[in-house]
This record gives sequence, structure tokens and C-alpha cells, in this order.
Amino acid sequence: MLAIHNLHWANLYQSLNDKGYAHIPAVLSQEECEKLRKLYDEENLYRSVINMQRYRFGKGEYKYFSYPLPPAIQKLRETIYSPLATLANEWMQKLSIDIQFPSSHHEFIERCHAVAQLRPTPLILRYESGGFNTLHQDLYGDVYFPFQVVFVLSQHGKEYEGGELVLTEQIPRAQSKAEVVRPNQGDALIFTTNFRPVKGTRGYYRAAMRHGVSEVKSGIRYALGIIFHDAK
Ligand SMILES: O=C(O)CCC(=O)C(=O)O
Ligand SMILES: [Fe+2]
Repeated sequence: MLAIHNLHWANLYQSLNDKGYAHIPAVLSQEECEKLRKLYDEENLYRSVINMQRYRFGKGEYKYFSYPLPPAIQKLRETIYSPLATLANEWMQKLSIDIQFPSSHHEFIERCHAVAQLRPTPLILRYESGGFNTLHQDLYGDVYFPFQVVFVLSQHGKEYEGGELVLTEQIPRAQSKAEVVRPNQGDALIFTTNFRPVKGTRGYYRAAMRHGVSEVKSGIRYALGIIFHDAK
């Protein structure tokens, strides 16, 4: 696993500020991706299994891990959180929102637990040919962190086709703008969970963002989602 603290955080902050997302290449090796993907079939690791079609969330299946999280996932969640908390605090300040995120994930989770958001949210998703994920936000209660991360665990072009990540941004008094990204296997994509600050003529305003996955045209696509807040 790439050392998260060695990343060029200044560049990532700039990308998050400019576009609401940032792409970090090669955080996980192919071997690490394969190991994570294998967890999909270990049924005792999960608190719930969601058939996306049943809820009209799209087509595919995902599983929320239960606590304790597998050590590799716990470590990713903790180490990526801290540098993001710094930027999260800048965003709250720009938007005049009276929230300060603690620098350690452990303390942030205590805050979730204090308001009965107790259920872990990291998840693995699996889409077969024809699978997709409708545009959505992953907010599970009043306490939420403004960023989340997805790792694509399968190799595009070899193991699957299609299945791009789609990010939309709601421009006030207009329609939404969409961006399509296709991280390579093992890359991390950090993106906004709820809204990002955009500078307008009278200070910063909130631009709501949503994410989804376009249709997988062939093969199987796995992804690992790291959401930092827990769920009600
Ligand atoms: O499958 C993906 O790449 C996106 C998954 C997702 O919606 C998430 O991690 O929150
Ligand atoms: Fe999501």
C-alpha cells in the first residue's frame, strides 16, 4: 500500500478545491486489489448485503463490512481521513458552517457514535455485465464527512468494459454538469459526499455533488468504497 502521508497533498487539495474530486494513481498494488476482491465471498465479514435492483439503486450487489473491519480497510480509513480533515475544515470555514472535524478518525467516529450512527459504512461492490449505480449521495445521518474514497479493484479493458465513475455537480439555477472518470485498478478517487464550496460573486456557495457508475458493458467490476462516517 502506498504511504498516504507521502502523497502530494497540495496537488490533491487543489484538485478537490477546483473540481470536487481528486485521482490518486496506484495506491494499491494488483495483488492487494485481488486480496480485497476475494473478501467479497467471505460472508461472515458483512453486516448486510444489498441487491441494488431491489431498492432501484441500479443493478449489482454490495456488502457493508461489519466491525471490526478487515485490518487493511481499517488502516486505509484512518490514514486517508487525517489529511482530508484539514481540507474539510477549510471547506466548512469557507461555507460558514460551524463544524470542526477532529484530526483523528477515531475521534470522528466517536462523534458519529454519540448520535447513534453506529453501523460501519465501508463496502465492496460487484457489478456484472449490465450493472450500474444510479446517481446518489452516501449520507447516513446528520453527521457526515465531506469526502469519501473509492478504489476500483478490477482492471478496465481486461476484466471489464464500461463502468465509468460519473460525478455530477448541481450548478445553482441551472442543470447539472457531469464528469466521467475511469481510475485504473488500484487507483483511489476521492470525491465530495454532499456539496463543495464554489466561489461566487458574493462569497462561497454550496454546489451539491452526486456520484454513480455507468453501465458495465462486459465482465465483472469490483470496487471498494471507503465512507468515513458511520450510519444510523
Ligand atoms: O462502484 C463504484 O465505483 C462507486 C461505488 C459507490 O457508490 C461508493 O463507493 O460510494
Ligand atoms: Fe456511493
